[in-house]
Amino acid sequence: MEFKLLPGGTINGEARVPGDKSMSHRSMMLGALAEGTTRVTGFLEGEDALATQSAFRAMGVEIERLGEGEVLVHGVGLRGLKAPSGPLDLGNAGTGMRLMCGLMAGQTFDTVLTGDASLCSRPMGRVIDPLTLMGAEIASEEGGRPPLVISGGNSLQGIHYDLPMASAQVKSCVLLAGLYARGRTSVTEPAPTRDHTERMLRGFGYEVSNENGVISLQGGGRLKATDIDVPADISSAAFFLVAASITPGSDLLLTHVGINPTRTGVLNILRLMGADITLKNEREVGGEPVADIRVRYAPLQGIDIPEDQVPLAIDEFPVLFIAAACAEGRTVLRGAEELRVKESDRIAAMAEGLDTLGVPNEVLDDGIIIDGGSPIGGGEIRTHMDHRIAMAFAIAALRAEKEIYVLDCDHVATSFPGFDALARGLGLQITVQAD
Ligand SMILES: O=C(O)C1=C[C@@H](OP(=O)(O)O)[C@@H](O)[C@H](O)C1
Ligand SMILES: C=C(OP(=O)(O)O)C(=O)O
Repeated sequence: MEFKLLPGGTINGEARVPGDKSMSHRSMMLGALAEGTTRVTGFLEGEDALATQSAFRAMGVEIERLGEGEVLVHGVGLRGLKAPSGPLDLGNAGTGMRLMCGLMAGQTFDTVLTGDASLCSRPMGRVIDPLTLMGAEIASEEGGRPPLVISGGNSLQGIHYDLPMASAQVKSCVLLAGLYARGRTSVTEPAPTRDHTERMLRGFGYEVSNENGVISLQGGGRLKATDIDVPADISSAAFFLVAASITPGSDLLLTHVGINPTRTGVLNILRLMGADITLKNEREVGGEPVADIRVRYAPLQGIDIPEDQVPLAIDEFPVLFIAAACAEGRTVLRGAEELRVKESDRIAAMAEGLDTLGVPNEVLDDGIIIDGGSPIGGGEIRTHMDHRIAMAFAIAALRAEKEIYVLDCDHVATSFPGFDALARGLGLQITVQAD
């Protein structure tokens, strides 16, 4: 399917975007491995998290859907999974595959992890390396690409691992393997990354320490079932934070959004650009901070994005590039080479689309320079089958002078089912058509 967008519009109203994808994956994983029944509300019924859910069903875990986003997971305990009868297909999800690698390395049976064409082109050496040090045996395709064959029956040994890149997926993979390892498993990261794994493990009664940046846990414990309320995903909210910020006359309230400080780079960066964002009703829900976010139009200025914000906004850069295109002056992003190994090479894919719209930009190895403030045109945008590229260019239409056609939008359903209807309700002139 493709999105057709008419130029212009304003963004007004109130909305709750779907549940956090990172937490939804983790709620299925820890719920399945806990003792007792975990009730999850606000679960993201997007393809990525549903693929993780199916993987656990394939390993004998009973998971009941009670209603929209409401799920009961009947945990089987850390040693209770059964060998699946075939490969586990994790769809489009890097998070699903990398975290499952850590868990599957600790099982007594062999597993094959696979996914779609995008996932099968993404590097898994970053998780194979530390898991191999722990005693796991993992075979991959050339260049550490999936499908991965993980041999069961290896006893894992706790290690200390200094992460070579700021990656919550690698950190989580090592810590989850550590649940099955002898002794302590610890990691340090070059910069803080999202800490949902650590928080959720604690919520399941598992001790995880963080002493001066050394995050560690002791293997051989137990997870105790709990209730999890998944807040709205700030990565999905980001599209509308930018939409309202760039469109004169906009005033929007996004409710129940997760504002974990390891995820709020998008708020910090937009505020540095001059955005008018206020947090209301700040509260803590199940160990995660949550707030309602009000955003009103404000003229934006280009900035040098502070590098310490990069891991805290890593998934929000596609739409932040649209904010930069609408800002006065130059925005410079550096230190963001990780963007090249997401569902697409997001630096190259965004630069291609910005070129189509006539937005001056220069690609760097580890980032991009965008000169904002000139007119934004229209045209056909290729998404490279990347959900965030598709949604980012849909938002650009608010300030475009001509129609924008975003081709290949099916992957939007991986993280944001119902994006087009919600966007239309808030004022985006978007229609969906078959391609
Ligand atoms: O741990 C997670 O849930 C995620 C970590 C990030 O990936 P990296 O660890 O590769 O940075 C992020 O891009 C992804 O969308 C979700
Ligand atoms: C990078 C992303 O997800 P994943 O790595 O789980 O595919 C994303 O959702 O932007």
